[in-house]
Amino acid sequence: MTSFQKVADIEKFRETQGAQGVATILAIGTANPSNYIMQADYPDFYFRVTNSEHMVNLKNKFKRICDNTMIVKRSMLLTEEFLNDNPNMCEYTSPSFNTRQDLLITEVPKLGKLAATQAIDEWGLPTSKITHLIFCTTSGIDMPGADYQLTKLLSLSPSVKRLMMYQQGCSGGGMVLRLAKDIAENNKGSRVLVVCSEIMASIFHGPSPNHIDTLVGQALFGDGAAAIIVGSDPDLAVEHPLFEIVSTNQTIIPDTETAIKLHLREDGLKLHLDKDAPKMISKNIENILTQAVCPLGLSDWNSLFWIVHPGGRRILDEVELKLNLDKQKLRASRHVLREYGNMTSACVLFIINEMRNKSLKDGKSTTGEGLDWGVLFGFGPGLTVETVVLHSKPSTINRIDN
Ligand SMILES: CC(C)(COP(=O)(O)OP(=O)(O)OC[C@H]1O[C@@H](n2cnc3c(N)ncnc32)[C@H](O)[C@@H]1OP(=O)(O)O)[C@@H](O)C(=O)NCCC(=O)NCCSC(=O)/C=C/c1ccc(O)cc1
Repeated sequence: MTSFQKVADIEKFRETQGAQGVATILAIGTANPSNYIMQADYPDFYFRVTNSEHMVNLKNKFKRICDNTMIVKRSMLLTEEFLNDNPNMCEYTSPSFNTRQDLLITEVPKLGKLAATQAIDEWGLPTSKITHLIFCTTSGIDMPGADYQLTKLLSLSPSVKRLMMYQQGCSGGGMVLRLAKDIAENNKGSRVLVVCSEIMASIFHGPSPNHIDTLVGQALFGDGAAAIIVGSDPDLAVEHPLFEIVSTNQTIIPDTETAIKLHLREDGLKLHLDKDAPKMISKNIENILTQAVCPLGLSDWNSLFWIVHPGGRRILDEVELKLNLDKQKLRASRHVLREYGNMTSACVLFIINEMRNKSLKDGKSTTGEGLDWGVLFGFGPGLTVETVVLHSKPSTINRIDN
């Protein structure tokens, strides 16, 4: 055989490997720990459990921050009893890495399993059909990782192709869609289970008057997991497409390296947050948006449906203002922030779920609030922006209400 024939054979083989159609979200599941706290009660809880009641001015400031978040309720695996038993987690800085790890290594995959099981139930096919697993978390780190543990918990094939994404922060939810699209479109017949599972025990710290950014984090973060199944060329007899993942982009906003930083230390994950992070995002958002949607001939921002990572209320406000979005455009993003807080990578998947559920409930013709085209933004350390263009599908009742 000549070397020319060899190359020709490989190319022919390559042609048989890829899928024909665009990657599509086929099912969604979500889960939260049953323990939750109302935001209105959180300042009392937080200053009591961290033995910080004497910091009266700081508590008043924390109340103001909590009031301004627009969050009503957050799920939290951490209970008062657990924190009382582990006072090292309640200081601003005290070695507590082992305590956090011991909790997260078991609980992050377990919470992920709840969301994944719901997505698999909706999808309706056996787990043996799952060919790839992407697991994303910023909560803890281990080897073998949370992807391995979930494979065992769900009894997936030992040959499922796994991708473990640790420490991606809030842009992780956009990133997993980008990776799932590449896998689904390049591997004919593949079905990718994507799981984002976040538990904020990694980042819980007592208050410090010198670190207000950490205090802001304590007012924002909540626990949650979301799972989706992605594949190309759906079998329409059994599978029910929800959104097509049309295109994806990732970019770093120039000169913003110090805006959001998280460092994993012996006292847990420490957050450094610039007060101007929302402004840095809004200043650059139109340019990033234009690059993502103009190739598709889209230029009216209010003709799109919107899924924006709710890092904090101010981020949503600034994006809405900068792009002149109608008030209802960020409804689903605000709903998830209000009901769950900032669940890091899981947030945007919760918003997709909220959007398709509400669209069906309101009798809209498509999963995207009756519109055809939409955009999803994830924001994370870097500042890194993940942009995903989505195409909605007809609303159907062939799914489980999450
Ligand atoms: C809801 C907020 C927190 C407060 O609302 P506001 O309308 O801005 O209210 P104020 O301007 O009155 O702010 C209340 C107080 O908080 C102060 N503040 C306000 N942000 C600041 C500040 N970053 N520094 C230091 N003082 C401040 C602000 O100065 C003010 O102080 P004071 O005048 O004395 O009452 C709002 O500022 C807001 O949404 N900020 C955006 C937060 C944000 O950038 N979030 C995205 C990053 S979070 C993230 O990436 C998380 C990653 C993560 C990864 C892994 C995990 O496990 C968990 C998490």
